[in-house]
Amino acid sequence: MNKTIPGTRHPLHGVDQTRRIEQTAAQALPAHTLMQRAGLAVARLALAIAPHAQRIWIACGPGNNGGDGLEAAIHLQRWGKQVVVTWLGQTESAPADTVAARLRLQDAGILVESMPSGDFDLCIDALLGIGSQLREPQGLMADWIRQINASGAPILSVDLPTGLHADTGQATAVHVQASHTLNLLTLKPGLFTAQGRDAAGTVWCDTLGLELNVLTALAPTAYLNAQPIKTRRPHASHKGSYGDVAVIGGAHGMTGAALLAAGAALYAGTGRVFVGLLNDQSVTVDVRHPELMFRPIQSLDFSAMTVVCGCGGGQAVQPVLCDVLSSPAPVVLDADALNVIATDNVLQTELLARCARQAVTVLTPHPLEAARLLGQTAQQVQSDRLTAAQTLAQRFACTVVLKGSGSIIASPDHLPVINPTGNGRLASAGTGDVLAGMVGAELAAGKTGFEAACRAVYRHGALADTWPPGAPLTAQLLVLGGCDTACR
Ligand SMILES: NC(=O)C1=CN([C@@H]2O[C@H](COP(=O)(O)OP(=O)(O)OC[C@H]3O[C@@H](n4cnc5c(N)ncnc54)[C@H](OP(=O)(O)O)[C@@H]3O)[C@@H](O)[C@H]2O)[C@@H](O)CC1
Ligand SMILES: [K+]
Repeated sequence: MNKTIPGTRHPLHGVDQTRRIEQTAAQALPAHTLMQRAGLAVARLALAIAPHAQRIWIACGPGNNGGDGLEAAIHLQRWGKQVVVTWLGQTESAPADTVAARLRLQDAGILVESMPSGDFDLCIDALLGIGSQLREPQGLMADWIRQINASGAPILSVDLPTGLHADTGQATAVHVQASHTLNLLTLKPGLFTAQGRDAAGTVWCDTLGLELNVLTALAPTAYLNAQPIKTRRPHASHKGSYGDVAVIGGAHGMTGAALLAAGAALYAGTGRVFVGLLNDQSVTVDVRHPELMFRPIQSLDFSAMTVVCGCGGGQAVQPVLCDVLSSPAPVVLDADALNVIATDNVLQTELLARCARQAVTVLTPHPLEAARLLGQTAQQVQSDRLTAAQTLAQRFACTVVLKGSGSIIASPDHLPVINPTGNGRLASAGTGDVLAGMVGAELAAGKTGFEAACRAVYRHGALADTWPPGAPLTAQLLVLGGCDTACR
């Protein structure tokens, strides 16, 4: 059993692949073996996270997730714990593995209680796993979820926090808020995006003794984003070695957005950073960042630089977009550039044509911007973030960063990646502009669109994760903090 190691490119498998892996594995093993191993793994982790727990409530659901809980109870009782088992299943209708577990529980002399009573030192949530449907839990199931969450005890969820969907990270309104989740066989994507990160707590995985070839026979659904490798800057290098970035944005009243993106590109190591403001160009210097060079947009040579376009662009960005999209420059399109493209078929055609010219493009939408581009609602995007990001990447033949909890990086040529870094402290104005600038810096340094997006998104989130607790985190501070990670 392993804790997921931050920064490792773990493969993630959705429900379909997990079931196929399970079938292959089960065929090669004596009946009920996988569930028995799952129960043992749950019991072991329970002991590890709450070694002194005496009273343990194991809430078991009607399917095989519940069966895992019944198996775990047998071990925990054997190890001297007082187990309180509640079960929503029925012997007549439960799956075969679970019926076998129920009989073994009976043989071990453990009674199934109708209701949990008293206080607990640990709650084990074995109500629903990968068979969970996104219908709102009712009756006892809902009551027990609420009781588990209100118990004040550590909560160990078996395979998934009950109510969370394994593929999408969407959760029912009533769902378990686990302190630990033990994934069985495979890591599930839903734990790392949308509501998954808040519901799952610390994520563990036990592959139930399966051989690597069984686990790797199927391509995963996605990967977790890996920590980028730092690249050393040779002594014999100069500013030209790290490229030029031009930030186009900062319409009236939104100059700060362009400056944040430009500052982020600068601190992330770009050789030279230009700023083309869409307002009246009254700003000619940023005294905090005198390295930035302000230029009229029409004087910028897009063929020789990376362009970050749209940060605070308003509608004023529209006339510039055609030139940006028709240029061979690697381009990052953010915020208002995306909003304008969403309503302009000509620009959409230009955007799509870039791929045929092998011009690199990275889109960095938040869910609402992605929804506008897809002709959907933000809620639809959030209900399946992986699919939304992949659809967008296919539609415009480019790399997409769908921002939000567990940002998704998708491209037509790669399996999608879910980013594990970042936290709620990034939910403030301007942090998206900073990310766009960081992606631009990676492109200017010669990375592909997908690599640039993966590297920048990881670093952007990692900055927030390592931010001193209690210290304010604003977009501007994030730009300055970026200098710590800019050694490449
Ligand atoms: N895969 C593996 O390799 C291994 C899997 N193992 C374990 O098996 C788990 C998967 O088991 P599973 O397929 O029986 O599904 P599970 O999550 O128990 O739920 C199904 C039941 O719940 C019900 N139900 C669904 N949604 C509901 C809702 N919202 N509210 C209320 N009820 C709802 C549903 O009813 P239905 O929708 O059919 O009416 C059905 O009765 C997996 O997560 C892992 O823990 C390990 O033992 C070994 C290796
Ligand atoms: K569960």
